[in-house]
Amino acid sequence: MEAPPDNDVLWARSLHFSHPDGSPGLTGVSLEVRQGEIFAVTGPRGSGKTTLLRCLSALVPVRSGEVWFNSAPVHTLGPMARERLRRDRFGWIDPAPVLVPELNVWENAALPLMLRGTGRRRAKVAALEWLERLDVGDKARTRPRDLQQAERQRVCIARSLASGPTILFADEPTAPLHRADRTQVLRMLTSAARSHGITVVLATADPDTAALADRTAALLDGRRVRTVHLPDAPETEGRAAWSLSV
Ligand SMILES: Nc1ncnc2c1ncn2[C@@H]1O[C@H](COP(=O)(O)OP(=O)(O)OP(=O)(O)O)[C@@H](O)[C@H]1O
Repeated sequence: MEAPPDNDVLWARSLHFSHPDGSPGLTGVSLEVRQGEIFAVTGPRGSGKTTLLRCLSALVPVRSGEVWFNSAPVHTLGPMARERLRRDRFGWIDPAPVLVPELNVWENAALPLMLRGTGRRRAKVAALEWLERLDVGDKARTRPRDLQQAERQRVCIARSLASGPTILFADEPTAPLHRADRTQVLRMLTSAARSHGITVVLATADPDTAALADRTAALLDGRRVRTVHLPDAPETEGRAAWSLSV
């Protein structure tokens, strides 16, 4: 087992993954993500983007293949070590906002830092800074149930950045936002990541989102393909609207 090159923060070789019902999720996917870049995983619905992000971020173990984070062989780690890695080094944004209903907005945004042992006061300062940048600073004392869906997602994005992850995995992060908000929030996310040296691995079926990335990897049916041509209009989404070259 040989460690990947130094400038790759994430390195995956021949990943195979099967879903619990036995259906194939990934078939022989390899990729390299460089330190500090915005890397987009693209492909139509059901192509395996979420599954790939889950494997790369150590949320689920791969059936075979290798995933390296810097010089750590993630594919050899047990459940506890994978959980620690995710808590300490990785951030995650889901397509739908998930917040703790009993906590207010700033407490939600500060939670990953506090779970890592950061004091409440410092965690609050970091959370408030990112909430301001995401234009939800005025909601800091509000409970999630009193926010609009788009505001909840902004809180989730602030939470993911406040903890200063080495890699931020973002699965369709602007899906719940209004179309007009998407570009602004995405630009904010990518420029914040760049200015803080955070590597972003982004799953998206949206060509405008993919265009913000430094590099992309295209998936189809759980395999890497050379290119997929993303549909221009949302109503054309789906397998029929895609063309590919393998
Ligand atoms: N837990 C599961 N059990 C069985 N099949 C699953 C499971 N999760 C996902 N799949 C299937 O695996 C394939 C890939 O799903 P995945 O969510 O990774 O794709 P995706 O590209 O992220 O799609 P989307 O854009 O719709 O989220 C799909 O056909 C999906 O139905």
